[in-house]
Amino acid sequence: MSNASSSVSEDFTKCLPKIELHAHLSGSITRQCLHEIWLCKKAQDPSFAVEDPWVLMPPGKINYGLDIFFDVFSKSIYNLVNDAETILYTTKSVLNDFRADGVRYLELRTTPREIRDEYGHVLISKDEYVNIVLKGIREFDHEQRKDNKPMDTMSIYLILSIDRGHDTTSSAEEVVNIAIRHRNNIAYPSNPTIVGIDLCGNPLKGAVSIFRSAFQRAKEHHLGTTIHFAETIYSNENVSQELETLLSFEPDRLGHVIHVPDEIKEKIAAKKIALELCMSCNVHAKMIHGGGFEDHHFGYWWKRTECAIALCTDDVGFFCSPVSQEYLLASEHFGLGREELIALCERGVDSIFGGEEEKTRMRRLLTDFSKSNVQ
Ligand SMILES: CNc1ncnc2c1ncn2[C@@H]1O[C@H](COP(=O)(O)O)[C@@H](O)[C@H]1O
Repeated sequence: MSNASSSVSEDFTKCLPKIELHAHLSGSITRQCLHEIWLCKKAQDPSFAVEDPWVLMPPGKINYGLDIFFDVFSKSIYNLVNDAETILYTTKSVLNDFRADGVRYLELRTTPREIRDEYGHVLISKDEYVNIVLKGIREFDHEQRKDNKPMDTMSIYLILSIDRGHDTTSSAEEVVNIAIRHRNNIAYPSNPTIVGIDLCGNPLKGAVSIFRSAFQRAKEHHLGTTIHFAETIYSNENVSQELETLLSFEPDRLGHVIHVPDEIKEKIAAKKIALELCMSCNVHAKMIHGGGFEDHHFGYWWKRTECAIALCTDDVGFFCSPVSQEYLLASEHFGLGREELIALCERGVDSIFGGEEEKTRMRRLLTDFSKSNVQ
């Protein structure tokens, strides 16, 4: 451990006012929270047939390969988080966890999900799903502001995800339309809560070119755009071709950026596209070459490019590493000291979708923090 990184403690990274830009709502729910929901549903209805989420997500397990990872959502989480009350409850629980970890600016993302009963009748439409999540954000925000401690307040925005494994051209356009319709239905009168569109889902599935029109429309309506990029070396299209297609959507940010051919790395670096990097997720899901934290491509992008980098959790419910821990890992494995961690965070602020006021607020929080925490 270098001298610089030895002065970085858990306490320091927890108190550091952090941004989180890449967190999937359903994947951020703790397994404790999911288990409690299961207990509650089982107590209300002993014939409730859904399996305890601890079977697929036992306490302590963090090694989810992508082959099983996506199934856990459909086999477990989505069978539990499938009514308005539970969506509301889990949204607030996730927000509470991020705030308690010292996140002061959050862009949470979720895929608008239609929920049907066993006969196929729609219980909650995609639009209603988004409404419930927004209600959770509003109620949480109202509660946190009662504390009247602006320094401890977490600004919250929402990104809507398009799922490459399930969405079609028209359902992806519908996601963008939902974002446009809802963006003024919000907790912050002067700022839209829905600030962006994401492309996520199983990287082995879907031909990404079908989403061009959705991203074009999102840009026309001044929504930020971010894309899960080069998560795997396997693809049903030629990899470079797929990555070129995704870059041609002109995304503002890219998530993961793991298996990137050199010529595409150069393009990303030249355009200084902002990056959302998820170290624990990539290591525990065995998505990177080598396999240890020191092999993570954070080192490459941080040392060799001027891209803004946000350290993110992706799915803290699976990988159990909060944002503060991601900063600690960057310090431990790449030798970043206090000033460098603050600078990293400051650079990430340039890429947020929440607007100039939010950037100014985060920069002020970081400057104040720096004054009292760096000699
Ligand atoms: C390696 N990490 C990842 N790569 C790609 N897509 C991911 C992901 N982690 C999560 N998702 C996407 O987000 C959904 C869960 O949250 P929401 O139901 O939207 O809140 C998953 O179903 C998956 O499509």
